[in-house]
Amino acid sequence: MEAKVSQGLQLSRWIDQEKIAGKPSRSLRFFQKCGDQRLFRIPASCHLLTKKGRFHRPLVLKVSCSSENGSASLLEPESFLATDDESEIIKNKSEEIEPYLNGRCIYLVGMMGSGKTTVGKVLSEALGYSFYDCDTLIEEAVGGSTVADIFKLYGETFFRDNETQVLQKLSLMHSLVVSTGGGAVVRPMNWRHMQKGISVWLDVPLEALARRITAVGTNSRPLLHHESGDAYSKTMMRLSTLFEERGEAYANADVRVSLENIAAKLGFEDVCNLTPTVIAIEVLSQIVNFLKK
Ligand SMILES: Nc1ncnc2c1ncn2[C@@H]1O[C@H](COP(=O)(O)OP(=O)(O)OP(=O)(O)O)[C@@H](O)[C@H]1O
Ligand SMILES: O=C(O)C1=C[C@@H](O)[C@@H](O)[C@H](O)C1
Repeated sequence: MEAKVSQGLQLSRWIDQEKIAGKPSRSLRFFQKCGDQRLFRIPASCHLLTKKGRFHRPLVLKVSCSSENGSASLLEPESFLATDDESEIIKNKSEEIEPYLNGRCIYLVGMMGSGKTTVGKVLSEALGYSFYDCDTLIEEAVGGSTVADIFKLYGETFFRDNETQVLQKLSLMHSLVVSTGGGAVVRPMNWRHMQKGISVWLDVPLEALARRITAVGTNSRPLLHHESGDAYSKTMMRLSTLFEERGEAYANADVRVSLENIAAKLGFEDVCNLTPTVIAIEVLSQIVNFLKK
């Protein structure tokens, strides 16, 4: 099954913290038996605590469908939109970081599907930076072929050479957020280019990556692509192998943003409840801490 059930409900009401005070996990749970006898768990996003006080998040109900293969769980696109509170916080964080960052580029590194593109766009907008996706630049450099075709027609080494060239060009520029390819971290030369700016590792649990990637399919990701078999398990297996090879390389980044840590801090059980804006806010906070050292 290439794409699994993923369904979301966005309720336009706000949770008041007092109404859930005393709930140990700060999350609401609803259980419901479905027609096909699978249990759907619906977590509810609640409030976030900040130095300035607390702010409320809209109640986002998301249906995750559990099955023997893991559970499909993606935020609906409308859940990617920032709330007013999130927008204010990211604006304040961006203003705080500006003098420290001083136009230095931000390079997002991480496994395929870790959200480098999605979070990168939010960051670039908040900072007034330009956004570049290395994969897209490589595709353009190779005359519009897709990453999958470049791998098929010319091989991985050709792709990696182009990736290094693209990073080299980007390293001469300022005020960019760059979403790097998942494998850019394996070449030491690429790090030399990225060291001109700040590198940030988006560390996302493999099972969450497998769920995201399974939901959209593996056609555009040649290193994960498979023709047959259970999509989730195959993707999970390949991601695990890649991560064993690359885990240490990702850890070279200046800053590590762990979605598990953010979820634990905010009282969410599932990292899939974290919106790109919440993740981007954490990225900025961690960069400020790094630059203030
Ligand atoms: N915070 C999030 N919550 C849920 N889904 C997300 C989140 N961020 C990204 N996604 C989804 O995960 C998938 C991969 O995201 P994205 O393309 O941003 O990752 P990437 O790191 O740039 O991937 P790649 O390196 O493979 O290009 C997309 O379908 C995107 O919508
Ligand atoms: O993890 C990887 O090696 C890759 C990730 C993608 O972003 C692309 O750069 C390409 O599919 C290779």
